[in-house]
Amino acid sequence: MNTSIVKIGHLSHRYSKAWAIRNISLEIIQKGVTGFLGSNGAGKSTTMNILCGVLNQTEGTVLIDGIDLRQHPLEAKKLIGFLPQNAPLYLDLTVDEYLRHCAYMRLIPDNKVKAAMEEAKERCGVAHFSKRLIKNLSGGYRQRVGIAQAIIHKPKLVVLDEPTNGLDPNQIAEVRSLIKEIGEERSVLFSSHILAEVQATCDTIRMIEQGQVVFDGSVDDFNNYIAPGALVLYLQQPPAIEELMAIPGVTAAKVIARNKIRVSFDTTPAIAEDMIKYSVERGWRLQELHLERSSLEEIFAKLSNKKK
Ligand SMILES: Nc1ncnc2c1ncn2[C@@H]1O[C@H](COP(=O)(O)OP(=O)(O)OP(=O)(O)O)[C@@H](O)[C@H]1O
Repeated sequence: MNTSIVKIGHLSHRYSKAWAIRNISLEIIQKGVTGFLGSNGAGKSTTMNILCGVLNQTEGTVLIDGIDLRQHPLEAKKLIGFLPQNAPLYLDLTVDEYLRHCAYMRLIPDNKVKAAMEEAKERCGVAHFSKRLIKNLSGGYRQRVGIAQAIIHKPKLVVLDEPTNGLDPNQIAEVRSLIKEIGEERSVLFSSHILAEVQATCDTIRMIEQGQVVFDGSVDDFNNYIAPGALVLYLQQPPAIEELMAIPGVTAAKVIARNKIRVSFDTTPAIAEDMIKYSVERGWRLQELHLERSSLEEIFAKLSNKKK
């Protein structure tokens, strides 16, 4: 059974006067990658900082694997690995020195520290840089070291705040596949502004805007959030536009290329079926038909506007 590793209930936080997040309730499953989306200032970092026990919430509860984070912070934090937005790296330490320090901070017993370090380094692909000063690593490798410190104690939940920010496309791809790998055996929550990244990496998406949840579902649900409103038909014997316009449910029809017509429709569910039927009956010789879906950016914009 895939129960929740995180249960957030009616979480609110106020920095001074203004509320940064307001009445957020959500759950995160035990395994897999959850993307945390939202515009700048939506409240992602605030939520993640509270979730990792770095910030105390003004109101609401956070349960990590059933443990109340506020009441039992030590027990709950043992289950969490966190890479904040600015990776907490000591640039003048070598990778080994830094990870050893992190292992002690995580209370890993002395006789298990070496093995824990080796496993985290191996996992994150930094073993060959063990003796290198962190300040001499590229951005992508520094981020990997940041992720290594977040998994060194084998937490059930790994929280990564914009882990690919500032990386080049190759580094982004590498960090993404690392996140996916980690998600195979534990729960990963990561925030990002990059929609394609969230779509490619995550199993589920939570989106917040102006401190409130505006989407909570699977990547497929996200992609289908806006119901398609147009069909593109490729017809060898296309009819006159007027003939298409006369079909019940069709609101517009436009030639977009030779033999290619975009047909807009209202909420008629069987429009694709109808088109196939008419094509056969009237000899339009349908070659291809596809629904025009909204882009991720359009979906993001629509969800963002939910709170405006
Ligand atoms: N220390 C702070 N003091 C006062 N206000 C803050 C503080 N930190 C964040 N805020 C405000 O809280 C709101 C939520 O900020 P938060 O950093 O959580 O958003 P975010 O979604 O992580 O944004 P970004 O994607 O830009 O990092 C914003 O209006 C921000 O200005």
